[in-house]
Amino acid sequence: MDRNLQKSEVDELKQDIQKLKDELRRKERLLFELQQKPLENCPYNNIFKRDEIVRYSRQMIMSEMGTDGQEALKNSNVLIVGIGGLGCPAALYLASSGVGKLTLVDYDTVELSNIHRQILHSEENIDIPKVDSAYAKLKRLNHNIKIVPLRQLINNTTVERLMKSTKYDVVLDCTDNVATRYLLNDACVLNNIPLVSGSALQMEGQLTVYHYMDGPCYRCLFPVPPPPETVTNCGDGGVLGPIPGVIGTLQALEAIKIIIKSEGILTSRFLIFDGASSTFRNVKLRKRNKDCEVCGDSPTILTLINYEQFCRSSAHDKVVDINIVKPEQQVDVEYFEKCKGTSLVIDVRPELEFKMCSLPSTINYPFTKLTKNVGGFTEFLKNQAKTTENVFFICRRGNDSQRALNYIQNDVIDSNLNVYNVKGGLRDYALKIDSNFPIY
Ligand SMILES: Nc1ncnc2c1ncn2[C@@H]1O[C@H](COP(=O)(O)OP(=O)(O)OP(=O)(O)O)[C@@H](O)[C@H]1O
Repeated sequence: MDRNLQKSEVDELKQDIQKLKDELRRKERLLFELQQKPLENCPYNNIFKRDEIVRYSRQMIMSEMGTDGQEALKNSNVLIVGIGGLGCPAALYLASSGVGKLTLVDYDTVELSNIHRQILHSEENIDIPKVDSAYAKLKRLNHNIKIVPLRQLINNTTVERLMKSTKYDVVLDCTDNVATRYLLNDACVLNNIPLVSGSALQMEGQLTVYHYMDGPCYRCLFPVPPPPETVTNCGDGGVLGPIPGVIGTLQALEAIKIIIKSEGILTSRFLIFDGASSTFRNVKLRKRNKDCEVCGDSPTILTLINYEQFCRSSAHDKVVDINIVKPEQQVDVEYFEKCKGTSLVIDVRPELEFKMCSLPSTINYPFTKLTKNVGGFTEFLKNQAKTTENVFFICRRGNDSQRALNYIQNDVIDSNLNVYNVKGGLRDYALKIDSNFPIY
């Protein structure tokens, strides 16, 4: 190659490669399906094939399941949104129990930091779409069922398309963000489908079934979204792998119970699992709220709304920090790299994260500690900065460091200190300056 490629040419080539990879995976799936031996009819049963009777025998001989329950599973349609920590175990148990058609939706690809809990994905799947990795594993587990992997973001358009094309018996919300929770809730209420909702963070997990019989929906319990700054996901707060394992497994259990019309469905109740003390608690929930905007007696939400905006414009949203960081105080990682040797660098991540990996010659002053004693921090800063005028604040993605600057801005205004926020934080540093720094 005797010339430098333009960025647009590189992008085009990348897109072509992606298309070829997608096509290859589609063909591999097709080949796999064609290579499977069709099930042989059983002369002793006209609903199930011989292999199905053997495969499901341990659950079919239970009075709770029986042949009627197994047949209901065989004819059922289940949608799982999110093939991460919760979706993986849920999909495993639903596929192995003989759900007839399992639709898997996720837009993301597998990352190394996923696989400690997202048990359908393994090392060789890194960078491939989660739905493809899940499809391959589940098909090997049970090739008799239909699995539809959809690599897409669930939004108003995609969810409507999905629900128009198929009548789902149950939907599993295995995602990790509030906007998608409201979207799936409203879509399920509008299409009259029960929703099994799970969540897991750190050592705790929660589970309930929304919109089942006369039970509440998510909106009945949470008419207003929580303030965005109070919502933590696994990426920020961490999670122990078995916690989503337990909750995802219980989501599969509730879905099976709904399909086979069992007693004891987890509606109007919240199950809280505390992994630290190994205890389960049941919290009674109120019934459906008759004034609920979507499932109440006179609903005002009759079609899907703008969920991102709804979650941003919640009542609490108005208390977010006012940004007083000046544009010239926002610097990129390249500038930071040039100056860091002669400057003071304050890493505001929690102590544990700093201990996990940190840039040499940086000082750790966690953001939470700073907000509790701003005065004490500015004293510390002025003492530390006796030999330099430039102070860089850095964190994982550049958010807490910017908020730290906001906190101390007025206190350092009279000093001769120049304070900067490193945009994109250590993540950008790893991507643009030194790939040896772990992205987590
Ligand atoms: N609107 C959506 N449409 C499709 N998939 C979604 C949507 N929202 C979230 N998800 C998926 O839900 C899954 C949630 O998984 P999980 O909570 O284990 O976290 P993660 O996003 O994979 O990882 P981490 O938080 O560690 O980066 C993710 O795979 C994510 O891509």
